[in-house]
Amino acid sequence: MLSIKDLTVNVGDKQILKGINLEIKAGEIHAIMGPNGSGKSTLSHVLSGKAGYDVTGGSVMYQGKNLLDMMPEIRAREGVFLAFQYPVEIPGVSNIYLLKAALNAIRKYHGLSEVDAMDFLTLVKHKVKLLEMDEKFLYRAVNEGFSGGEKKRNEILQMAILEPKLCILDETDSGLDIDALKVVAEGVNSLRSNDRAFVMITHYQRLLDYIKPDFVHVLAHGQIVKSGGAELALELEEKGYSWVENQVVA
Ligand SMILES: Nc1ncnc2c1ncn2[C@@H]1O[C@H](COP(=O)(O)OP(=O)(O)OP(=O)(O)O)[C@@H](O)[C@H]1O
Repeated sequence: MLSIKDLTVNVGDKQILKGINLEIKAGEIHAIMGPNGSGKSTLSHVLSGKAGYDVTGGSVMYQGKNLLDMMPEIRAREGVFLAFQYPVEIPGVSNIYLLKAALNAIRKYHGLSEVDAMDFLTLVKHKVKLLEMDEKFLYRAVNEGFSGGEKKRNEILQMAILEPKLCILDETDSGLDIDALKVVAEGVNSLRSNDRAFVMITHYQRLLDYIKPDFVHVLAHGQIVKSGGAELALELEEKGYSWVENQVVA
């Protein structure tokens, strides 16, 4: 589904990603861990097409197409979804309006007609219930005045409605209390499928207690310095990052 080869990325004059290689197949969950400032968010932003990141080398193929050639909105319509570390507030635009517009944009891109208003309402209410959100959040402006945890839950709601193929979760667990973490994890687990892949950026093993990754990668100094299975996250929790991070000289 996603093949990243020797990806190098600069922000201004500074090289942030120094040759990332990652192969992600449909059905897999990959966790990316690593110390602060190692380049995790940079990687997720580059995949989503955020401006300000200069790809200086390497390639990113998504479902056989060059992802880096696609405009951010095309990436979204092709099924790439980024749940932001800091979800943006959109004053004046209701949550339900945004969800419907986003879903219809994807449907139109794939040659489908607009979703029926009643069907959409049924779908959205079902997902809201699943994520244990109050329906009133649907009618509030997107993320405006939402608590940190409510914003993260709202990101998962968007994901549940849009049903992307590649879901990138950037520190979705930060700011969540333990109950919210479980709800969010259940939301993610309910979306697990053989034709969908997840990249989860996280600092803590805690999230991985609820969402079992197939692979764990450690990003340090802009490179993946170690990869392993779910047990690697436990080892990191116990030993910290220094024992792996020094395997590559910055
Ligand atoms: N717009 C920018 N201008 C200057 N430096 C930047 C910019 N964006 C990222 N960087 C730098 O790139 C490095 C990697 O940042 P990034 O946010 O990707 O790290 P991270 O691994 O996600 O960190 P954290 O765990 O703290 O969220 C940092 O040193 C950061 O200061």
